[in-house]
Amino acid sequence: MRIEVKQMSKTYQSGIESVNVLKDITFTIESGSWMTITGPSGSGKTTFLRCLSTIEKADKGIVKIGDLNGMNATEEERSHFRRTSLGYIFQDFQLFEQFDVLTNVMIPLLPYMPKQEIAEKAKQMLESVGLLERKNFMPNQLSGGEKQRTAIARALMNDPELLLCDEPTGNLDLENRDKMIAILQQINRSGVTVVLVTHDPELAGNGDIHGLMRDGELTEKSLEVL
Ligand SMILES: Nc1ncnc2c1ncn2[C@@H]1O[C@H](COP(=O)(O)OP(=O)(O)OP(=O)(O)O)[C@@H](O)[C@H]1O
Repeated sequence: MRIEVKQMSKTYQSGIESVNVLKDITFTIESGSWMTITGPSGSGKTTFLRCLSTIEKADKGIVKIGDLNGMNATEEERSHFRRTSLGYIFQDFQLFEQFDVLTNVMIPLLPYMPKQEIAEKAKQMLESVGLLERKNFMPNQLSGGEKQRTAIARALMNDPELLLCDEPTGNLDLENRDKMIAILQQINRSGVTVVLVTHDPELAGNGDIHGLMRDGELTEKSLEVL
């Protein structure tokens, strides 16, 4: 899925104060490529991902995500895009503590497909991230790396064309981080466009394009300066 962003800006209103979080961002991410974004805390990285996800809407600019016009699309079109084409791995996993691993992975598709079919697919996804044997565990019985892999399995349930990842290796030990990187590389090789935000220097070395977010401005940088 190709992404084209031109002069994208976003301002949050907080009481009487307005914060210009994204400033005139212009970027193209070709279909099947991988963009890694680094930058200081609070610089706007998560907000950028949220705008690409269509969860959030930019105030100004052109935002094309595949065939979707992110600025003009209706809420129905945006939610259809999220359901059919988008995988999003959140910074804090966002697992449902009251449900086991298998159910957590099944949740996004539950309203749309027969339950048995979803369960089969969820098991395949768990197998692909090496977690099938944990399918009946509750989230509080999982390690950080296992929670994160559950979140990946869930994000892949709808065979997304675009995968957005917010700090996917945050708080992982080296072994789990390497597993995570290998899984993301495999997903990207299968043709999925990846946009990833990270503070992890090892992970930041991956990708075709490297963006640096500073104070709401996104610029491309070469790997040598990483
Ligand atoms: N809903 C909101 N209302 C007001 N301000 C917000 C909102 N969401 C984010 N911000 C502000 O926007 C700025 C950018 O936040 P964002 O989460 O995009 O940064 P980030 O680069 O992802 O940071 P981190 O690396 O710490 O996750 C911050 O100053 C934050 O306080």
